[in-house]
Amino acid sequence: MNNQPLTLALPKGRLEKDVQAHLAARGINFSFENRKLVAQDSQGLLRIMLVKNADLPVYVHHGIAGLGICGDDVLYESGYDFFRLSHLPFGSTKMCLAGRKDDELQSSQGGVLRVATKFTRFTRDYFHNQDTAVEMIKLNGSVELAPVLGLAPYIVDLVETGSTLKANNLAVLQVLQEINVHLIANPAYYKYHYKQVDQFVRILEQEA
Ligand SMILES: Nc1ncnc2c1ncn2[C@@H]1O[C@H](COP(=O)(O)OP(=O)(O)OP(=O)(O)O)[C@@H](O)[C@H]1O
Ligand SMILES: O=P(O)(O)OC[C@H]1O[C@H](OP(=O)(O)OP(=O)(O)O)[C@H](O)[C@@H]1O
Repeated sequence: MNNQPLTLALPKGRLEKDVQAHLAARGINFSFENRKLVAQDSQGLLRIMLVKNADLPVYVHHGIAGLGICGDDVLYESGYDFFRLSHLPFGSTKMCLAGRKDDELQSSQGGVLRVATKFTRFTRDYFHNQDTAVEMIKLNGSVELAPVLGLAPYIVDLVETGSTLKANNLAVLQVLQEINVHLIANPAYYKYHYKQVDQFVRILEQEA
């Protein structure tokens, strides 16, 4: 590729190492040195920006990065529209309604389900579509504490292995949606760079 490098936003946190390993297995190597947040790969294919997971859609929406790697959970919460170009083979989870292990799912006396969650847009829309009234308490993490400490009987959260629920005597009451990790693109960026982006997608999807 003789063009300018593609711009890719990469989320800090649990996806970072998986993406780095996935790309390295396909010959694309990079590292962030001395706490730098922008890196270039050794072949000059990518300019990579390391951003906070929840901020990633903001960078791609505004075209600061043309591409990003992100889970459906964060994409949905952002409310922005992107092209989902490729589903990556790691980071899959399930968005679940969970509560105390032996609890039946019950609304309060007013018929309202009280739910603590980080994912307020998803939770509001999901229960709205089910015609279920829901009262949400927004938390930013350690959501499993809510039923344990009595803040709310139910939570909506991501479940991967189920070990956090189990350790807190909680259980999945309903699986609401499968959540996958994708390569996303800003639609306008894709329109102008589709040949180069499609070539990158082919590299991403190669067998290692
Ligand atoms: N066990 C898991 N728990 C949460 N997210 C997971 C899990 N496994 C994979 N993911 C995916 O990885 C993405 C990044 O997760 P990570 O924990 O790094 O972000 P975060 O929870 O937003 O981080 P922060 O701790 O900065 O709030 C999630 O948005 C989700 O799509
Ligand atoms: O099913 P598991 O494999 O146990 O994974 C799910 C847990 O991991 C995530 O939390 P995270 O570790 O990101 O911490 P947080 O509560 O601060 O978001 C998620 O919110 C669950 O708590």
